[in-house]
Amino acid sequence: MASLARVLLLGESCNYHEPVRELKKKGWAIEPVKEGHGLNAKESDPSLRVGLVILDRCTMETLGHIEAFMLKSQHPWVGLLDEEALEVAGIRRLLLDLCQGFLCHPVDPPCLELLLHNALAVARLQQQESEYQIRTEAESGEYEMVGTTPVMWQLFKTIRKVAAVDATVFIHGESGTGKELTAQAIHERSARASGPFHAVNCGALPDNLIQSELFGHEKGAFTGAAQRKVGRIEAADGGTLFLDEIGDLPLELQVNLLRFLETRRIQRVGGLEEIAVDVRILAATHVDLGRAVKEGRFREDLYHRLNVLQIEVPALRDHSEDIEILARFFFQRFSHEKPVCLKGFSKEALTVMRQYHWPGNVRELINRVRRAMVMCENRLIQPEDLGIERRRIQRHVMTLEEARERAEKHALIAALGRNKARINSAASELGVSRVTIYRLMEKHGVCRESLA
Ligand SMILES: Nc1ncnc2c1ncn2[C@@H]1O[C@H](COP(=O)(O)OP(=O)(O)OP(=O)(O)O)[C@@H](O)[C@H]1O
Repeated sequence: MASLARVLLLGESCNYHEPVRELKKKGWAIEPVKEGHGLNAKESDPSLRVGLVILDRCTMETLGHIEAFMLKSQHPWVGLLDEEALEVAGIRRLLLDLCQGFLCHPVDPPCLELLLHNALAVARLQQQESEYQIRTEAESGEYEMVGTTPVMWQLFKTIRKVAAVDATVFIHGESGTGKELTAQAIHERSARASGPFHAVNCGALPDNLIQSELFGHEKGAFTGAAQRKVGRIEAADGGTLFLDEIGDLPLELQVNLLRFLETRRIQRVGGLEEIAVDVRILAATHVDLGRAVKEGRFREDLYHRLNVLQIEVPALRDHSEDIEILARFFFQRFSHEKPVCLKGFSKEALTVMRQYHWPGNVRELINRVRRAMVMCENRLIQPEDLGIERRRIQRHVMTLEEARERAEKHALIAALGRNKARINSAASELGVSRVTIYRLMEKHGVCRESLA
């Protein structure tokens, strides 16, 4: 196995001629790095390599070159140096940050070989890890939606099911959980995939603009309407329209939307013509729309019209086992912006991320990872780079009540899933009545159609 291993040798000193000769005898292929040696040709060669760097009598300038070379190469390194070199702060830092191990002169060849074998094992692990990451990305590439937990599988399954039909879907979930991503995924899997996908945030538009934004207007319909404008509903003809924050739609527009859903025709503001539009509506909200109906802020008839199929997108804290894989996914996505020396997350950072409450869900995770990638001055992201105060973590440790609620919901979904959404079977499996199952489904927003 050793005969396949290649060692890049960076630097020169007669102190190490003998141990290097020994390595060659044992079958290691030594490749001295020449002055001005380009890295690019080497990097395109996928064979495994480790690096051996000689740090004796380095000036600050050569140290700078060596460091730059090591940072660009993705290989694990072993350092060789005399005791004196250890007094130089820059060399100590380089050993700590960029080397798997080091030996001081006089070097014992078997020890050196052991360190190189260790570095080779790390190189292999790095290779497997990057293959794994590419695979994970490819697997999740279907919608660029990452998740490996049962709640996320359930979500993917529901997406596939609702994509196969053309009914209106109501997507529920906290802010930043991935509702728009879910809507896109439904569109991409549906028969409308080749048509347009438009998203409108009903909460972000002023009341006086939203009507013309959705329905369009004719030239001269109102002051400032200098041109005819095609609304988003019409623009999505043949495709899908995602109405985010539907709960913020003013009451008078709710009537217009309902009329459109019933007739599949629209009228531009200031227009007389009725235009037939073929568009699938997906709607989302992070507020309790049932309550908004009770309080008279949302029309009940529109609510039922939209609520044909439902999807619940889980909060990040409800699938915390996905946090690490998501964090690595975004790390990879922004890797072109990161400093070369940054390699990933420290154990402590991963622990802190798992314990944090994530009120802003996946969107907050993206922002924190991105921030950490800029702020980090080490090889691995530390908790402080993420800007999560420990104080906030402790305050959000799950209460017993929350843990019970979560376990209850998981057990319910799992039992319904196993029993193809048959209420009787799920009830007898869980040892409760049918009424209890219905009550729990209502309480946790679990919808039967999506589980069948
Ligand atoms: N499971 C996931 N895998 C990968 N990226 C995700 C996932 N969930 C969410 N995201 C990303 O998180 C960000 C927020 O998602 P999205 O905009 O879909 O959330 P939202 O629930 O619609 O938010 P809001 O309620 O604020 O409109 C997006 O960049 C999205 O791509």
